[in-house]
Amino acid sequence: MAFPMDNAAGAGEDRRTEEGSLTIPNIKLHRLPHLKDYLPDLKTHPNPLDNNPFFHPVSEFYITPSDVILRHILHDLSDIPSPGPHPAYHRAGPRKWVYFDPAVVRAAIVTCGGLCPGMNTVIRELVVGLWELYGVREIFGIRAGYRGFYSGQPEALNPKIVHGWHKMGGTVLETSRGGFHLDKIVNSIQDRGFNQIYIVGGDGTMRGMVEIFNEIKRRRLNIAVAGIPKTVDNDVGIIDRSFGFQTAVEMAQQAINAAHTEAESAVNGIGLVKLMGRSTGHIALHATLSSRDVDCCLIPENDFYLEGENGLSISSANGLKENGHAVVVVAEGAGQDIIPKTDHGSHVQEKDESGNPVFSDVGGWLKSELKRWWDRDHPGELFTVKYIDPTYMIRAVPANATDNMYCTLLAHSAIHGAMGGYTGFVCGPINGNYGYIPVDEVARAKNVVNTRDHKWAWVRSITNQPDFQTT
Ligand SMILES: Nc1ncnc2c1ncn2[C@@H]1O[C@H](COP(=O)(O)OP(=O)(O)O)[C@@H](O)[C@H]1O
Ligand SMILES: O=P(O)(O)OC[C@H]1O[C@](O)(COP(=O)(O)O)[C@@H](O)[C@@H]1O
Ligand SMILES: [Mg+2]
Repeated sequence: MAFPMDNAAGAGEDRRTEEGSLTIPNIKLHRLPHLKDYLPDLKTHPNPLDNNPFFHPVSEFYITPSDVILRHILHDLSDIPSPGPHPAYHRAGPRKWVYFDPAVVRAAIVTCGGLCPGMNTVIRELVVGLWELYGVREIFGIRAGYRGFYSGQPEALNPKIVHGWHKMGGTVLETSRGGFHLDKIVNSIQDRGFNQIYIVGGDGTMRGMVEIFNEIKRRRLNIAVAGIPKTVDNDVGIIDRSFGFQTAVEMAQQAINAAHTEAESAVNGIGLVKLMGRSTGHIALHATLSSRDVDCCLIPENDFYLEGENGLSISSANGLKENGHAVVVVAEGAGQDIIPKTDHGSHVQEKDESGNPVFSDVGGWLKSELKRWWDRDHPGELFTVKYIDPTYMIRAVPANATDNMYCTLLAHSAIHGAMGGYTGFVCGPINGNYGYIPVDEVARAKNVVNTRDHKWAWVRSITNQPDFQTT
């Protein structure tokens, strides 16, 4: 099972055996940063799980550097030789030898960016996992995001304190945007003697984590930095999906159901629901597919327009004609280019404290545009648009059972990785298996809706909406 730790492409060519099976030796293992890269004299210790009464480590229990996950598991057998190299990542899980003596671990946990169902579960499971699995006793919560490293007092955490946190939405540690001052953050980490940093956050947070990791490496500090990807929008790439996403989609159903009922109960009624999704439409898409009451789903990845043969108004009119009502779901980042910005023509894009664009309310604008269109084309006829904006309701809830389990596995993966001396990594499921991904890759990777694949075609087939490609 020997497998080189660094980027390695197998020498053999991909080939099909006589039985017709495909061997894929051409694997490129994404190199994971490790503390011993710059601290070669670090000592190892037997994993405390060896003596944990709840575990009976058998030989396969521990994950070795040769255990990998292939990023792409779909291959075309007729494609010979199969193009390579095939990217692979280290599997997450406990290592036989760890690089920290649990007695000297001082762990810090921080949550950054917008809320997402399950943040409290991740914190809880980091605390309980460090405590119970490895016997770590010094665990601290950093208050209110990155700024909390230098502007507040860390809060000591233990399993008793975090006991019921998984039942609560939000983050008890609080979160914030902005406030990223690299030197202040790393100085404070150093001054307070933290040696394991667990960072829970989205794409912006991961970009910040890259800088923190690089600075810690530059200073040659014995500090492991682990990331846990958080994004209700599901916009982080490489991983299968982000925690809390399924909970948010489930919550969105309530808004769509209400919009449907309102629309159905009116004469020429349109139910309009705005869902989160700054630059990706995953929530809108999944909520649409699971609801089946939606007649049009608008997402940032697919431009749309109102008027003309294939415009939204005609599509809505068709829904009204056929069913007497229509339901439109719009992701908050959709249509930003066609919403008039100011009365004076010029416009400076508003930004939040992290530099993310602050959008115009596409739902409010659509509501007035649909009304204007109806009054113009159907004067005197009854019409109503009921606009529901459940924005924060779908993310400010506790995680559902599936997401709660998922959060636990993420937290445990992060702990095992940090204890094993890995650093600058993010953990997450890749094709159903938990792996470690270098944080700079995650910070670069995006997950947008592919409007050319089957899923988007499926949306169009159940909504019967236009593709908005022709006017
Ligand atoms: N390019 C960046 N470099 C350093 N820090 C960043 C960067 N982008 C965002 N951050 C910081 O990461 C934190 C969270 O970012 P934000 O975009 O608000 O949320 P999210 O991580 O959920 O996407 C904020 O404190 C922000 O200042
Ligand atoms: O009002 P806030 O808290 O800044 O959050 C709004 C944004 O947060 C999100 O829910 C998630 O954003 P992040 O993942 O970047 O934190 C977006 O969908 C939304 O645009
Ligand atoms: Mg973000």
